[in-house]
Amino acid sequence: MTSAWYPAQDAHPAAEAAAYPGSHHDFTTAEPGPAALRLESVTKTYGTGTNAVTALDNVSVTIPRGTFTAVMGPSGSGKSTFLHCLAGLDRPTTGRVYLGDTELSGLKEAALTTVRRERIGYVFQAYNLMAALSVRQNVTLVPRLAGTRVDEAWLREVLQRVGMDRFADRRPTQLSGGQQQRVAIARALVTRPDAVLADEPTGALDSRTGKEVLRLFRQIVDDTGQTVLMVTHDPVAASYADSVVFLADGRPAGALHRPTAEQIADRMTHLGDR
Ligand SMILES: Nc1ncnc2c1ncn2[C@@H]1O[C@H](COP(=O)(O)OP(=O)(O)OP(=O)(O)O)[C@@H](O)[C@H]1O
Repeated sequence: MTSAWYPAQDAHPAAEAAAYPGSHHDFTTAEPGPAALRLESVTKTYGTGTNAVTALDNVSVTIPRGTFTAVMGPSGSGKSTFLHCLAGLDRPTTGRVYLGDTELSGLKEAALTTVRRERIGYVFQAYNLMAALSVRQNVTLVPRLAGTRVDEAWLREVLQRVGMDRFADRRPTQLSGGQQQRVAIARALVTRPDAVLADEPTGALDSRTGKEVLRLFRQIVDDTGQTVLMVTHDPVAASYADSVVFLADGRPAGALHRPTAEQIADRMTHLGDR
């Protein structure tokens, strides 16, 4: 792909890899490596005629494997649409979406469902756990529905990784919000997905518990090479990521590499200025 790299406009010493969109709104979030996720010239339009809204406008973005990326932007800038297109939950109007080498935008519905179930992990603001099921049953639900056996040793390892192994037999209602989100993360990891996509995963948590969840994402990326992409409104949450991609009016509006929360907040404040 044609990526445009420019020095940071703002004098952010730690943000040396800031990149700005080229003529086709292209940029990558880090030095080129194998791509985990890729949008290629993606436009997403909702509605038709005078009611049409362009949520994504010719966006090309590459998310390298083994990285933690945050997506930020003002309300309505296209963050959820961006995540939903990458997640195969929404189809682009034009352009292509890749998970590794698989073009999601070219798959029929049944094949896309299989990819979503087996190769992508989802974490949402509302944990979406089944109240009637134990932690263990929640974490293994998706593979069980697909008729796949979950290896006991792997299940134990995943629960240990998120710090929930002692709670395997509890119900979600017997857990705190942070613990429930850890279970949701275990559920996302248990299929060994190519990428974990998280939409406001700390939005319902207090700041201390939210930080625990963010540290967990950081550890998962650092220790296992998992790829995590997270939409957030919170500059502190985004500062746990390797790179922060900014969106404004459905277009990429730069990226910061390893920024501080202050640098992210500052960029958010000035997003409309460029
Ligand atoms: N299903 C839909 N039908 C019509 N318009 C939509 C739909 N989904 C999103 N939009 C519009 O597309 C634009 C981008 O929405 P999107 O939800 O992706 O933004 P966002 O950055 O995630 O916003 P927020 O931070 O408020 O959640 C908005 O103008 C929104 O109103």
